Amino acid sequence: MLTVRAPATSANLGSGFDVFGVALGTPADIVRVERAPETTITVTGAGSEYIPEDPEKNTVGAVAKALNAPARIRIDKGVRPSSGLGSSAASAAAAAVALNALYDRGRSREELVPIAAEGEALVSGEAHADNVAPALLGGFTVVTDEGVTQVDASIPVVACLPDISVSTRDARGVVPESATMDDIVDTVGNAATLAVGMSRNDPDLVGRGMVDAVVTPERTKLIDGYDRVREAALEAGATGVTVSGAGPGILAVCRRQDQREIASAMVDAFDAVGVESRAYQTAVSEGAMLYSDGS
Ligand SMILES: Nc1ncnc2c1ncn2[C@@H]1O[C@H](COP(=O)(O)OP(=O)(O)OP(=O)(O)O)[C@@H](O)[C@H]1O
Ligand SMILES: N[C@@H](CCO)C(=O)O
Repeated sequence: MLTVRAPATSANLGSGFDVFGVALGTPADIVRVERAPETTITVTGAGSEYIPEDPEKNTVGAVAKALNAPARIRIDKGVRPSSGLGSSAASAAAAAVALNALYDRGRSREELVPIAAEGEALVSGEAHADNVAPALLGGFTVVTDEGVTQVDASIPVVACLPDISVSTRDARGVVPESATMDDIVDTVGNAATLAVGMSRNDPDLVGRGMVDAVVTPERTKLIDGYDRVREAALEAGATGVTVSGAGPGILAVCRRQDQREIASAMVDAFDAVGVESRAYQTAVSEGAMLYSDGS
C-alpha cells in the first residue's frame, strides 16, 4: 500500500486567472492505493457525502485511467469540495503520485501535471492545471500552454473558508468573455509584480500584485460578505486579499506577525453577515508527499 498527502492549493491569486497557483501547508487530502484488478474508490472526511465514489465521476478515477493503473483507492478528504481550495485537485494530485509509484510508471512530477488535470476536466469541464500543478510541485506555479514554471516560496497566508458552496463550473460561467485594453495592461503589470514578489518571498509585492479588475469582481458577487471580509483582512494588516480559486474561499497574504489577527477578523466579518467560516493560518508550502510503502 502507498500513502500520499497532497495539499490544498489556491489558484489565480487575482491577476493570474487560470495561470497562477500556490500550494498551502494545510488542509490536505490523504490518498491510499493498493493494486487491484479494477479501480474502486471510497471517500471519507470533509464533505465526503458530496463526492461520488464512481470512478467515472471522481477525479482519482480519471487519473487511474490515464495512468492505466487500476487500484483500490481510499481518499481521506481534508480539503472540503467546492471550496476554492483545490479539493478535487488535491485528490487527483495525490492519486497521480501514488499510482505512478505503485505501478513504477516513471513519470516526473511535471509529467504528472496533465494527467492529474484530466480529473479537473471531469468535474469542471476544462483541464485547467493551475491547482494540480502546485499540488504536485509545491511553491508558486505558473501554468501556460508551453508548460509549468515553479519557484519555491514561503509566504504566510490566511485561507478563510465560509460555510457556503460555489462550484467551479458555476464560477466559470460568470467569467467575462472579453476585457478592455486598460484592464489587460493593469493585469499584466499586477501579475508580473506578484511573480517577482513570490521569487523574493516578499508579501508586500505579492499582495500588491493580487489586484484583478476582470474576473474577480464578477465572482465576488457569488460570495456573501466578500467586501466586508476583504476590508476586515486589510484593516488587520493583510497585504492583499482575493478570491481563492473559483471561491468561495478567500485568500489573504500577510506578514507572519499579523496572521492571527487577520484570521480572526475574517471569521468575525463573515459572522457579521450570518455566515459561519473557518480560517486556516498557513503558508505557501511544499507539494504532494509520498509517505509510506509499508505492508
Ligand atoms: N476526489 C474528489 N475530491 C473532491 N471533489 C471531487 C472529487 N471527485 C469529484 N469531485 C467533485 O468535484 C466537485 C468539486 O470540485 P470543484 O473544482 O468545484 O471544487 P474545488 O476543487 O474545491 O475548487 P477550486 O478548483 O476552485 O479550488 C464536486 O462536485 C465534487 O463532487
Ligand atoms: N482557475 C480556475 C481554478 C478553479 O479550479 C478557476 O478560477 O476557475
